[in-house]
Amino acid sequence: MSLPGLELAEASVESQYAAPPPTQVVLRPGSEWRFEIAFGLTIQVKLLTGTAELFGTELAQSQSYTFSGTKAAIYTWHGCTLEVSAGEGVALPNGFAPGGVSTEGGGGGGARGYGAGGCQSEYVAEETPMVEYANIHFALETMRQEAQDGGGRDGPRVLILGPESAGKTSLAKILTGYATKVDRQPVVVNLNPAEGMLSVPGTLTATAFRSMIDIEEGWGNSPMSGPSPVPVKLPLVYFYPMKSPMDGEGGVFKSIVSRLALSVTARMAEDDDAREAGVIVDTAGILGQGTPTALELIHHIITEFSISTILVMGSERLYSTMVKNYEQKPTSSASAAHSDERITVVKLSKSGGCVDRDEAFMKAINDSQIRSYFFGNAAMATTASAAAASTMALPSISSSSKITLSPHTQQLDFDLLALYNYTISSSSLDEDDEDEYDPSQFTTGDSYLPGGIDPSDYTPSQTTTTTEPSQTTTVTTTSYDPAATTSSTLETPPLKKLTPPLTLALSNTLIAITYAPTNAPLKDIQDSSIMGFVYVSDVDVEKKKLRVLAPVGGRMPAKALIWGKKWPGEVVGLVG
Ligand SMILES: Nc1ncnc2c1ncn2[C@@H]1O[C@H](COP(=O)(O)OP(=O)(O)OP(=O)(O)O)[C@@H](O)[C@H]1O
Repeated sequence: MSLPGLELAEASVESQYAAPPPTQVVLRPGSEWRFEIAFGLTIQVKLLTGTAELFGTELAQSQSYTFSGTKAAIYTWHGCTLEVSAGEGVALPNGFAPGGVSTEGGGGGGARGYGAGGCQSEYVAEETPMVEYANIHFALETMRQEAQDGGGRDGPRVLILGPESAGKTSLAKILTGYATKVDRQPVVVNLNPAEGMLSVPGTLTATAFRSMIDIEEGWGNSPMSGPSPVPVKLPLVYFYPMKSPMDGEGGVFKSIVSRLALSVTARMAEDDDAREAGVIVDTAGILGQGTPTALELIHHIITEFSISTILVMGSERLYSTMVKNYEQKPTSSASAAHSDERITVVKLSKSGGCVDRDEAFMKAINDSQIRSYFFGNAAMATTASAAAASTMALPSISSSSKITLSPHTQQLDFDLLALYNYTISSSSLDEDDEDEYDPSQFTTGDSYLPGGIDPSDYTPSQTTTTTEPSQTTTVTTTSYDPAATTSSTLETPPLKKLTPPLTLALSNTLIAITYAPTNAPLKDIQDSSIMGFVYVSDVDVEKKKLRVLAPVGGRMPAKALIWGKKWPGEVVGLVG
């Protein structure tokens, strides 16, 4: 309410702005409509005629798709007409302005743009690398067919490399979308801790894709986000609370990659559909820099996942290095000895549509991934309050058929927690942590075996059992060539148990609940997969209590916990 004449109340951005009428976008065969819509704003896109797809997943005709905080493209092979209209604005949590905070570059400008539906930017592009990408899909499909026909071969294990914003994740989505469309069930591995896949940032995951990708939600929903119209995916999640895989010389990253690869290999050994469809591995852009550490990490991934196809996008230099190091070299898989399987390196064009996403936009993406983990994907429609969060309720479907979760808060006694923190220095690290890192403390082991298995315990057909209840699998590791890798894993992980006094720095950060018991060895804690996450909403130093938010009710399991102090770091405005 404003006093007459004083004009104290400012008109909201939305009321200053009249939504543009729906626009029709006509696409010729082989072209795409590229659009950018800021956080806090939505557009609705409907396919009126023809066929169209978003990063390899087909749009259904006449269904309205809502996008917010998205930079993407809708491609058509045969031509189509789209209807684009402005959707409702959505309230953002504390500390956020529409547009993902930023007012330039990737952020989006903070108010509706003047493109169709209020997009910050939108245009039709006739030149796209989609034919190249489709050809890769057909080549992979041939390999899958060969694996299905027998002869000892496995399906393709694909590694996608390239600098930042080269379109690696988009290509992974396209290849996954095309594979699921022909009823394949590839395992998609995300090795980019900067952005989560079906999980929060700071996680490395593997997911068997049996059904289509969610058009609006990027990769879709994992079960922790409640019921969903598109079938949920069940990712195997490991916590890597650092933004760059190269932190601490890549020791922790390599160890977790080995665990993940071991689980994926186990899955392939027992699931024929997954074995035939193969693996698609998405990586962080920083590995595309070609530094010695980056090359060592790439080598580790290639060895552990027995990569058979390396796709390099947007970097001639990296492509040439990969050709030199790997083209026509035998893969490291056990069956290579029998099938004479060799690595192929392929160069792919970067799409002209790839956009750089500035820090602010990435922060908004990351925060929205975390928010939807706790509140469901309609969370942006309401600013959550701690009071609402403390009530117990089942997930409910809102009018927009999105899911609203009601997370629960509980108090934890700090003294009873087995909470660990990584002590590795990184570029984004606070000064006070720098001296915690002592490289001499970490002996570089001489274990070259997958999963860092101790050589003394190793026999050629050894059987190990993974710890996750829902993923309990028997892993049979067969012959493995130690000379095939130069990498090693850390014997003693740089993990330190948090001791009193309780630090206020825990406020507004994430804590991962591992499957490891509270008194497990550090290596087991590091290498354990993750049950879920809690968010620390309040710290009471005096009483030594933490108030945490969890997506589901019930007592906090007595397991070892890992603090996401450095990454994803502080997430303000989630509650309160
Ligand atoms: N053809 C396209 N048209 C419009 N936007 C696109 C297109 N291809 C990719 N993008 C967008 O460009 C951005 C960068 O693409 P993508 O995430 O695939 O790159 P990346 O190489 O995986 O990046 P990073 O190294 O940061 O993980 C994303 O927002 C993506 O949606």
